[in-house]
Amino acid sequence: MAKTRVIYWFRTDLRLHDSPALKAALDLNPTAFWPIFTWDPHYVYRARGGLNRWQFLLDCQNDLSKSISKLNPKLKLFVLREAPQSLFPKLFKAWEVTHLVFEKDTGSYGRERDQVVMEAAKKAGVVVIVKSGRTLWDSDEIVKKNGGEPTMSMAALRAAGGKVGKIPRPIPAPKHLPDPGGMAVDFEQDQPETAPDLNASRRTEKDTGYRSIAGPSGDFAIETMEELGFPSATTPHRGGESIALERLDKIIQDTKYTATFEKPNTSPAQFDPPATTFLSPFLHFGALSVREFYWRVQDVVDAYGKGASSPPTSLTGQLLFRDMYFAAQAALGPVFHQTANNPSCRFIPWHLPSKTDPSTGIVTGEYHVDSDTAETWFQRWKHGVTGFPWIDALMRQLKQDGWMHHLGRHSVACFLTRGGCYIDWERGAEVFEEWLLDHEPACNAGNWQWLSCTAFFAQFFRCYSPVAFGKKWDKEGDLIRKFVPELKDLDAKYIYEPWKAPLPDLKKAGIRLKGNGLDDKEDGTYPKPMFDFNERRQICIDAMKKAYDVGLHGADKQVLDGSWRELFPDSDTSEVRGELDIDGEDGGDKKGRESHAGEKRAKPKNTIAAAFKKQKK
Ligand SMILES: Cc1cc2nc3c(=O)[nH]c(=O)nc-3n(C[C@H](O)[C@H](O)[C@H](O)COP(=O)(O)OP(=O)(O)OC[C@H]3O[C@@H](n4cnc5c(N)ncnc54)[C@H](O)[C@@H]3O)c2cc1C
Repeated sequence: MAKTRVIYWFRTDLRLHDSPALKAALDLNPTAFWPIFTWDPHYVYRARGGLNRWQFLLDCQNDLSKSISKLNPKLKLFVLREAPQSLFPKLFKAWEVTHLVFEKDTGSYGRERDQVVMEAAKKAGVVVIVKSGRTLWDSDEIVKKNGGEPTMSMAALRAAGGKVGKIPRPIPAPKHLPDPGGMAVDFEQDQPETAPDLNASRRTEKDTGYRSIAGPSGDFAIETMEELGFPSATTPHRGGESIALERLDKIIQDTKYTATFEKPNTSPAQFDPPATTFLSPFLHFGALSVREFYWRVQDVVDAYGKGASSPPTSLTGQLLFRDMYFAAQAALGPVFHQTANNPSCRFIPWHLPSKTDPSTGIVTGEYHVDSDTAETWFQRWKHGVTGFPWIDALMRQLKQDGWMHHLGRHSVACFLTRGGCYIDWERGAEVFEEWLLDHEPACNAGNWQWLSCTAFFAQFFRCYSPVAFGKKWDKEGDLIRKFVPELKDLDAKYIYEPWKAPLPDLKKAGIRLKGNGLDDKEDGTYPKPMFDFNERRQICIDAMKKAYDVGLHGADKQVLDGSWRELFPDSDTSEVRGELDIDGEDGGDKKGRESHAGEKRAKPKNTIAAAFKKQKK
């Protein structure tokens, strides 16, 4: 009988239940079977990841490893510390591999990486089996049925989904796993390029993750936070398939909650337990199958009958949104995560725009500071010291716990972009990328575009008030008291607007309103609001209207060559990106600056600079 020596490559599917790819691997009846995870330097150094998400990933790996060992004590999740692109060609040979099996990844880096690995497999005569499993439908199939176009609405997704076919029912976890073959790694390890290390600021110790392929004890162990040079995480939330399935069971047992769930009626201020399912981080790491989630809910809905909610607000509706963003990403590729070169994303001349690499047209991860005021506002937003307690509580919850309710995300995203600061949505998306436990590139970029009204949604005149919206859900300000402890003793009457509190009330609460919260923070102080919100909202709405009238998108010639500025001639009196300190890489704005060169600039009337001057007085 021919030997079938199979590597099962775990990536974004850290589970045993409902894994079409794992089933395909086991259907080969392997004579040797290795469940492995490659510790990929791309994620370690080139993707922003906060401590909380690293911990969550390690939790998921440890839990999966235990479950694998329960099925076969000779196995665990074997972690190999090298880039998959250089590791696999060596591994194919050393372990005499015949098959490589993995779940399809339609993310931008994932596709590129898998292409390289598949070519190496072809050269080595290794058969590769790839199965879709991360989404309800195969995102590439959705794109095909949508005429090759990105799915920019729920209707488009559902129409395409209908043509692809019924969402598959989940398949059970395997009951046993075959033995592994030999695991010699007596080949040279390719050391990763560690610079630039986007996670350097988080390391308090030396990163020793790549000292040897099989880890410090040579037993292919899962990494630890210490090994990665990271201090402990701050989130109370832990990862793993076992926790995910328990959580789902509990939700499903509450048939009324499951069947009548309506997202707009869940409170963004509720944190213990959250008002929504809190299953997104598990879906992100594949510790929970999205089809398992979908069908368990759908079965409850079908049995519930009258009174059950339906998409888009229902629980299954939320999962459809996830598929919509995945399919949009699958169609557009890397430009889905940016404005530049993205034909579906409106161009708005926000402050703090991304830098782009002229040779690829892809953002570099750095940005231009066209306005010092905007930069200060951005930092104050990021660190939860805007002086608006609702915004600050949400941003601190994100940093500390790694999660925020969907409507909280709405509030802070609207505030940063079209409803307050007029700052590029890509800045906000990067902060979310760093701090969210559930950071999912497709969902993050898609939702930021939705909230900034650059794609998917266009009602830019509807803004979230940083005062009234929070109050509506949480009169007593419990979320603020928990995450902005400086204000915990303030009367509920003033908790959303401490600047309106009389001095005796502030004194009684032990708080002084002072400073900007960033570089001049003193104990017992909290900043005044960084701007007059009503004034800023109007400025932003006017500027959005202008940008909508101009009607450019990210792939338009004027956006790419910089002539867009000519379409915003009154840029001295209305909100528009300032001229950029160009270093040659962004032809567009360089031209913009040149076209203004030598002009005498009018005094700003209601621009960001004017608002800042007013605030300083
Ligand atoms: C600015 C912004 C950024 C976001 N970034 C992310 C992200 O990086 N990763 C992410 O998973 N979600 C993101 N979301 C969507 C949404 O906020 C989260 O999925 C949701 O809050 C997760 O909590 P939950 O699991 O309790 O959701 P539930 O309400 O219980 O929903 C169940 C599941 O449906 C999916 N879902 C729900 N809402 C959305 C949505 N709007 N878009 C896509 N999927 C959705 C999630 O997988 C979620 O776990 C973002 C939303 C906004 C406004």
